[in-house]
Amino acid sequence: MARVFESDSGSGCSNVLSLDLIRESLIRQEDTIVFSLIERAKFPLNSPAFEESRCLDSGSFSSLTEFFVRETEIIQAKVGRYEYPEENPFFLENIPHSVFPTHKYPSALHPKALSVNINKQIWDIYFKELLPLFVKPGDDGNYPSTAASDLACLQALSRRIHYGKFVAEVKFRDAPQDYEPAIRAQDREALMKLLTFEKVEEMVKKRVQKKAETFGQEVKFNSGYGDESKKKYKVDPLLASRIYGEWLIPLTKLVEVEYLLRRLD
Ligand SMILES: C=C(O[C@@H]1C=C(C(=O)O)C=C[C@H]1O)C(=O)O
Repeated sequence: MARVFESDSGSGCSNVLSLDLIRESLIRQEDTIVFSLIERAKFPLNSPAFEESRCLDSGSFSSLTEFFVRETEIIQAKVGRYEYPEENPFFLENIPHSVFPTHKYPSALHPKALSVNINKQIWDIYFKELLPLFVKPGDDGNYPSTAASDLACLQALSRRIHYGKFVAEVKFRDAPQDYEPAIRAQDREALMKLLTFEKVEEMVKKRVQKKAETFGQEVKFNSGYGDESKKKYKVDPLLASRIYGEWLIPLTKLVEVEYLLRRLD
């Protein structure tokens, strides 16, 4: 994923921030999210993978999926994944540092950005509310592949939602005189109003619906073209759009507010 903050070659310490670039990245991330939902929809719910806890060799309890995510995050941390502010781990404890030297970008975010991590909420919403909406019920026993697909979805959703920190930073820098009084008053409602662009949100939802139609259609030769009613989709496009409207956009805005509340600390 291209980085949205370029180092300013003049001073070497400030950053060139642009809402257009950030929105471009969010648009590209829609592709990743829609594809990850389509991939996950190959498998049924397979709830024993994430609901049943088993005792591990270590004596602690974990579901297969939680174990898989924890272990994957550790190896990804060792190659530097969480040195990037757009990546936030699901299991914060015991996250190791990179064992390789990492490229140090000047930080575009306020240091308090590190304390904004809503992955616990994302985890619960994903397994309890979202997953049952877009996968078929049932259990085919293919838990390892299911857990890998769940991780791909969780990471794509988390990245998109925590991008709210960058969105908030650029909005703040564009109009500090508007944001500062609301931040000093710790007024969540006023901040929410300031950062909301309903027209942009409507466009996002429509585009996601179209992407789910395009990426998830059954491709056939010599039939199906021109007859919209016969088209079959791997993930219901209206549902993909609803997932954005009811969960992803509100959670992104929650991250924006949480970040802004700390912006003057
Ligand atoms: C992300 C932004 O902030 C808000 C959240 C949006 C989203 O999550 O897609 C869209 C518009 C804004 O209401 C933005 O302005 O682009």
